This record gives sequence, C-alpha cells and structure tokens, in this order.
Amino acid sequence: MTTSTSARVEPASAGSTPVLAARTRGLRKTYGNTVAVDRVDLDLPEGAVMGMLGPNGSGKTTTIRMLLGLVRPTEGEVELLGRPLPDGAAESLPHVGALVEGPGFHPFLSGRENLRRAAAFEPLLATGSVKQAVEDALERVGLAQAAHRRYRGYSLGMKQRLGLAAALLVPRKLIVLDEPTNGLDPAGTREVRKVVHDLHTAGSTVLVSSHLLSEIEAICTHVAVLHRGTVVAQGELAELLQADSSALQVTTSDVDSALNALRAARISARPAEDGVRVELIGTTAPAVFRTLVQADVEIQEATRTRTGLEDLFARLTEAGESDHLSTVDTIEQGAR
Ligand SMILES: Nc1ncnc2c1ncn2[C@@H]1O[C@H](COP(=O)(O)OP(=O)(O)OP(=O)(O)O)[C@@H](O)[C@H]1O
Repeated sequence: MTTSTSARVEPASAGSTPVLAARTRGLRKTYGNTVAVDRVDLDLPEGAVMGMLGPNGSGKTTTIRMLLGLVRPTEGEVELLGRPLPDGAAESLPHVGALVEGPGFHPFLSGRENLRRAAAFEPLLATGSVKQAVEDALERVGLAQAAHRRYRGYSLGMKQRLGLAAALLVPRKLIVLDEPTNGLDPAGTREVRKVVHDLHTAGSTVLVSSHLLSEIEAICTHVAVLHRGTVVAQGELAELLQADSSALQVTTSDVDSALNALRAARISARPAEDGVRVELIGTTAPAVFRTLVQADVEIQEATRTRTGLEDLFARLTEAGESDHLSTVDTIEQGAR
C-alpha cells in the first residue's frame, strides 16, 4: 500500500464544543430473545481514531451496522455527521466510507471492475474521475498488481484490501472499519495501520473495531469497550488508562511480613516475582511504603506498573458482574 493521502477533509464546524462525527443514544437491537446491543450511548468526537473493542458477540458489528444505517435499531437514535438516521442518510452517508463484512462484491468480476462498479454509485465522484479514483484506491491498499484478477480467486486478505479500497474512493469525513486486519498478514496489518494514520492526519474521523489490542493501543486516540451489548468504558485512551488503577511492584525478601502488614492495613496485595504486587486502589504509594517500613519490611526496590489497554480490557470484560460494575465505577470516578 502506498501512503499518499487524499485532500485534507475539513471539519464540519469549528468551535470550542467538541463536534461529534457520530452519536448514539439508547441504542438497542434485539433478535428474538437475543439482546445484541443494549442502551449504547456512543460519542465519537470528530477527528478521533476510536477503537471499538469487545469480546466475540459483544455487539461491535451490530452497533457499527446500526451506525451505518445497515440495520434498523429496535430502539434508540443515531446521528451521523450531525444528521439523524435514517432521515438524514442521503446527506451524511456519501461522506462516510465503510469496510464491513460482506461488502457484496461480484465473484466473477475483477477487483478493478468491482471497484469501478462501486465508484459508479459514489455521489461525490464525478463520472470523469472514476478511473483515476479507482487506480489511486487500488494503489493505496496494495492491490494494483492483482486488480485484473477475479474477486472469486482473492484471498481473505485481498478481499479485505478491496473493501478498504472501496471505502477510500473519495475523501471521507468518517471511515468505519469493522475488523480491517482480519485475514491480513503482519505486513498487511502494518499497511492498514499506516492507512488509518494517514486518514487521521488528513482530518478524517475513524472508527475501527478490532480484536488486536496492541493495534488499537498503537493507532487509536479514543476507545469504546463493549461487553454483553453495552458500552462499559469509552473516552480518550490516555485518560482511561490513567484513570484505571495502577499497581506497585515491591521487591523484598520479606514476602510474608509484607503481605501480613499490607492486608492488616486493608491494602490489596498478592505475592509476585521477587516480592509483592500491590493494587493502588483506595491507597497511595507513600501509604504502602509507610505500612511496610512500620512493619520493618526491607524494601529493595519499588516500581509502578502502568496499566496497559490489555489489562484494562481484561478487567472490564472478564470480571464477574459485581467486579465489573465496580471497575467501571472506579474508572468513571477516576475520570472525573
Ligand atoms: N442477524 C442476527 N440474527 C440473530 N442474532 C444476531 C444477528 N446478528 C448478531 N446477532 C447476535 O447478536 C450478538 C452480537 O453480535 P455481533 O456480531 O454484533 O457481535 P461482535 O462483537 O461483532 O462479535 P464478533 O467479534 O464475533 O464479530 C451475538 O450474540 C450474535 O449472535
């Protein structure tokens, strides 16, 4: 994939209030007895790269499909680029590029022919510009060499690239990518990362769902975590990580004494390599040191371990229901 960027996308409006590229309120989708999405209030700020994370079946694809007007919500509202769906779809959707599962390419047409068909339906693309736009998009996703081959013979990764090319045919205000690295090899994954970076630099807002936490951590400014159909955390990635509890790794040979002293002081701790790991929930590092020193525990070293997205995600999505609620509460309190 090349890294050329399209013309800069101008924001819909400039001002002190953060403008939202997408907003949902009370979004809910049920399929029979299955609640796929429930009470989702999503705020996607303009210019953000938001990662949508969640375990399998947590409602990511359904939320994305409702955002794009592909699935009708059972309840709730969607606003896309400041226009409500479905009434404002004709105005907003031409400015939205999407890569979602099953893009509906024709198996017997080549990648290039498929893309030209897709381009013909782009209201923002003048007929005379279609050929060039198609070639640019193919080049950008690294598919130019294979563009003459039939879609039927494409690998999953090539199909993903073609779907991404369709999303990039014209400069978009919002790009929505559902699992864009699905089926891509490490090089392809890096290329998608570069494309997302370029889109961000060019001023587009990006919503990307992925299972690859490291990818999300590397490319996203914001994150929304879904669990069992609801959003359990959302906001700026740096703020969420900051607000999440951090821990202290204390190196000591007096592990038993340290654990006894900390537990007596109601500080959560457990044995860890070369010492103890102390959760800084409702306590501070100086309080931990005081407790240990007063108990005559010899501290050889103490290191603060920063929470990574993987830790945060695991805590939000693997905890039992009561733990889960208190974790969210902790994050929200920390974010205030
Ligand atoms: N068309 C449908 N008919 C019935 N149930 C559905 C349909 N689409 C989604 N579901 C159910 O809704 C829930 C959420 O599914 P969804 O595909 O949105 O989750 P996801 O987070 O995207 O999962 P994955 O990471 O596996 O793609 C699941 O229980 C799924 O089985």
